Amino acid sequence: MLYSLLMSISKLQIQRVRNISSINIEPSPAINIICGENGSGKTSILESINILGLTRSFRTNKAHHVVQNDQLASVVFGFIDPMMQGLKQSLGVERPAEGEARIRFEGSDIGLSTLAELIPLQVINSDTFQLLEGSPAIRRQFLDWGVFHADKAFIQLWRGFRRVLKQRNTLLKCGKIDNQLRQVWDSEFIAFSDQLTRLRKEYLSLLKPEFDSVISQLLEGTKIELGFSYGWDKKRQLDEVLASNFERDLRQGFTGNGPQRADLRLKVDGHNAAERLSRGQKKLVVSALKLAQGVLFQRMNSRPCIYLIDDLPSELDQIHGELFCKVLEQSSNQCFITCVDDSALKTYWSPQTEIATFRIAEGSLC
Ligand SMILES: Nc1ncnc2c1ncn2[C@@H]1O[C@H](COP(=O)(O)OP(=O)(O)OP(=O)(O)O)[C@@H](O)[C@H]1O
Repeated sequence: MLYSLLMSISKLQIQRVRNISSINIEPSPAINIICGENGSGKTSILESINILGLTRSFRTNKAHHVVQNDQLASVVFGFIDPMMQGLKQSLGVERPAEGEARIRFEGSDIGLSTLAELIPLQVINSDTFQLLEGSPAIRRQFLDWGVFHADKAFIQLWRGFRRVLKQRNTLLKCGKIDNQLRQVWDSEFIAFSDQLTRLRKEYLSLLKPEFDSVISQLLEGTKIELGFSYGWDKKRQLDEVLASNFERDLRQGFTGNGPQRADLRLKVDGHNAAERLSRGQKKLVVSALKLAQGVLFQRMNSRPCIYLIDDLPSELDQIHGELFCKVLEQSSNQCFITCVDDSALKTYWSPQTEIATFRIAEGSLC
């Protein structure tokens, strides 16, 4: 694997993130292992990369928790090569404890959606279990990450749909909608719904074979079915569903059917996977979803993702830990992996894989 040709973060500077005052890292384009004791700052490094890619933490919505105590702002800076042209382009994110983040790319301010395209991030941590155990909103978010990166039309469609849904719900809530006005709003609602649902279905039909392939490597012999629920009974037309549920929507004050209720269904032997699988099996299934998304992203965009994997060894026995690492190293993703003790983990890779190990203690490299 010619990692040097692949998109990656080639330099990383982290300032004032949690217990990290200042750290400079030159990561490997392939596998980066970050190890240290509990509370040493491992996850804070992953969190910093997440800030670089999305301006926010994956642990909290409140920036003041991330910004180091008594400081005004965190800063994360890196060199990246988003279009894989062999360049080192500068990207910096300043995340103040209060207020908006500032994003600078090659000396110019850029917006959040441009940033999200520059660094396609995938996080695998204890929250990833929510893909199986959590609410449909989490699975929709997962699905829509893929659709966002697969189709440029998605973001406008999604914004348009949110606007119409909000308007319809406001009218329902204050009861200012009769059957005639409903039909006017529903025609726009249905037009957005059809297009959104078509994009989600198309994306899922591409994701399924990739997921099957990854899961067959990680959990041999376990057949996991991935299904899609539109957000309404797919045997019926949405206009008919909206019309027949209008009285109920009026009573509840919101729209009960539509793409805002879509969901992914994961089943094993015909049963809900969340109810049947062990903790370790769940970790492999949710990781397979994220890894499959990375494979598909790379196929569609000719560039890999960056994976942030918090505490890879937890829940996995040695055999499955090794299998997981094999899948990771076969991909051309840049991976940042944390663990408390790397003695087992460091034996899982083939000698050709470029591995960088960083040891951290009390917020500093050692
Ligand atoms: N705003 C803050 N300012 C300073 N220190 C903070 C702040 N928020 C958290 N901390 C400290 O920073 C450290 C963050 O550790 P982090 O969560 O990155 O640890 P970790 O190495 O991933 O640990 P574990 O193995 O337990 O998951 C902790 O010691 C925590 O108490």
